Amino acid sequence: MTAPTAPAIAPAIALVAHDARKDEMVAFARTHERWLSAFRLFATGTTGGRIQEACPSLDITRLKSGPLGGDQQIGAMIAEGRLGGLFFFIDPLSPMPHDVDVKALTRLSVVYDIPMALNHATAELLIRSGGLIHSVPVSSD
Ligand SMILES: O=C(CO)COP(=O)(O)O
Repeated sequence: MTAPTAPAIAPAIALVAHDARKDEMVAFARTHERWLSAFRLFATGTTGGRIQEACPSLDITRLKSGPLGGDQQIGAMIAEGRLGGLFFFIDPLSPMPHDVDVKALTRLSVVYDIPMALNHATAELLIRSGGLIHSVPVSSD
């Protein structure tokens, strides 16, 4: 069996966190800044701004804020085969005006069998698994 070859363009993953989980997402991104830098990074608006501020070395494409369509933009990327992993730190204790969008995004990750971490513990395991970097599709834009 031959070893997987590194993709020519960094594979793409998305980072999203609800407000109650943003500090945790920022800490996670700081801890794994180097690992994250191997990917093309996408994030919803506010999450992306927070991570970018804390991790200036990362090049993050910021989409719209979640309640304004950012979750749907990420869902569309998954449906188009442009995203290979989702780190989505959700807040299960607060009502969300865009709850249907959150559900749609997690649903599409399941439909397309995208590795998805919905909390910090799973995110750490996903990174430690070492499988993500070679399994994700290459973003074409
Ligand atoms: O609401 C979100 C995910 O559902 C995240 O959006 P922001 O990163 O813009 O806060």
